[in-house]
Amino acid sequence: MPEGHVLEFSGVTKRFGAVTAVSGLSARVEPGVVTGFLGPNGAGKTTSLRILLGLVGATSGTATIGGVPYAALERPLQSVGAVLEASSFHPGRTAANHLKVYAQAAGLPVRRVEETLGLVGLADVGGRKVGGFSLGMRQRLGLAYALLGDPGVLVLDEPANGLDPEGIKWMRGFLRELAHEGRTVFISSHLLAEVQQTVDSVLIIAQGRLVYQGALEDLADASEYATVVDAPDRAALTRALADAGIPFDVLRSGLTVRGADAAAIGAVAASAGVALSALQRKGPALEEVFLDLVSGARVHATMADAAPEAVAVAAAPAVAEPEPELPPVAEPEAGVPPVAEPESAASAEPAPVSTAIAVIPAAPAPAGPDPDDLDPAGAEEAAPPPVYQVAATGVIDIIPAAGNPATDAFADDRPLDADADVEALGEIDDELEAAPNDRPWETYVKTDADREADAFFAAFDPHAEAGDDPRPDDEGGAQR
Ligand SMILES: Nc1ncnc2c1ncn2[C@@H]1O[C@H](COP(=O)(O)OP(=O)(O)OP(=O)(O)O)[C@@H](O)[C@H]1O
Repeated sequence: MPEGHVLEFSGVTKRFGAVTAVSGLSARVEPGVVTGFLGPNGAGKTTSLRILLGLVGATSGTATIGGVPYAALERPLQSVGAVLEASSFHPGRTAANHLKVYAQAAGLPVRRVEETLGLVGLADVGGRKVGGFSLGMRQRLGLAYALLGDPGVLVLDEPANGLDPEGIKWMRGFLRELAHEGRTVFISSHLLAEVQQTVDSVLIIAQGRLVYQGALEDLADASEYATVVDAPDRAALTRALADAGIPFDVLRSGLTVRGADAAAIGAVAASAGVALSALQRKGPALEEVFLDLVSGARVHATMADAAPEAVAVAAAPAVAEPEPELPPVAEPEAGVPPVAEPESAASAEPAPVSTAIAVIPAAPAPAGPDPDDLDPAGAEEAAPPPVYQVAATGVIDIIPAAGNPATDAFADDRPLDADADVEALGEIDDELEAAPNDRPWETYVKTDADREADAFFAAFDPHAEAGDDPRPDDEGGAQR
């Protein structure tokens, strides 16, 4: 079973020119539980995750996975599965083809493609082009991608976005199961309600600052809660509580008890033989507490040290100044999409990690994937190490490298002749094409994110029209 790792942010600050996206973030994310990373839009969640994943450098502080920065991980895809943007899949490629390319690039066995598609409930549509997928299906595909390397750590940005209630329920159970296996599961959301039943623990940030870290049930102070209890024989109930030394107030609607929870009160009543007519916990809804924390109207007792600053920040929101235009980090290769990560260069702070990341094992020979795990064909190829590029949309893309069969396949979108598995999935695609009543994706209305993704991919794929009609595989042809 893959081992979870502690994720640790230590004093992480990230400034984009005048905007401080993350400010002194220190937090730990433990394995074996699902941890939510909550905050309103613009709070700094994605930036923190990007720093954790080595996609952008921190202005100061460190973020580590199992004690090391992402860039130092020997097998990144087998250690950490991450999805930052579910919509950024090439619309003209099949789900299986996407996964196949990533699997080959990471030296993972091809069987993982079908396995992960099955795990996320996409087994039947693996041969379909992603352009026809609903947002929920894309979320599932993102999860399949994250799971390819069977990693011990999962980092998912807004995984519930676009899922219908059934999908959210499925995702909830799935993520909890992964955590119970001992993995570290870290998911962001701007809605507490969306993840409330999924997460065990939360980090809440507002305007780049941590405003709470801990268990969900400790979000509100215990003192804010009261239990209203009543019984047909109220005199017997008051005697039982008094005998147990539990103080209470008598109201018209019953007795209000503070300082003892409902279970303890119920136990006292039961042992005194008092039948209850009401037993109810009353207090602020978690959503209310969450909103108070992120607006600065409330400071959690555990964050008392940071209180004055946190409140000041909440009261005076930062004004985002336009980021200065920067020269490109590297000359983009022909056909490779430009990387849009407007970083501030005008500082003496450590330079951010380049947006093009070569994921190279630290020690070449022993650091490769397990021989047992390897696709033998892939293992024999003396292919150059995969080079990833971070797209404007947040997805990690593979930069085509001459002679690298994996990246060449991605560039061409040709059927992967060498791979019988993917051809088999291609046949499924044909069957689906022939089933005119089974095409719900044709009614899918693209979101702005979809259109951005389409435009992004179109920049290096002249055949990938932003149109809604997915082309059959064999029309993909050579792209360049
Ligand atoms: N590359 C960038 N250049 C300039 N400013 C940026 C950049 N990335 C993020 N920011 C700014 O940093 C702040 C935090 O953004 P971030 O995307 O991390 O927030 P978030 O909590 O993920 O929000 P959302 O839920 O809307 O994605 C915002 O003010 C944002 O405009």
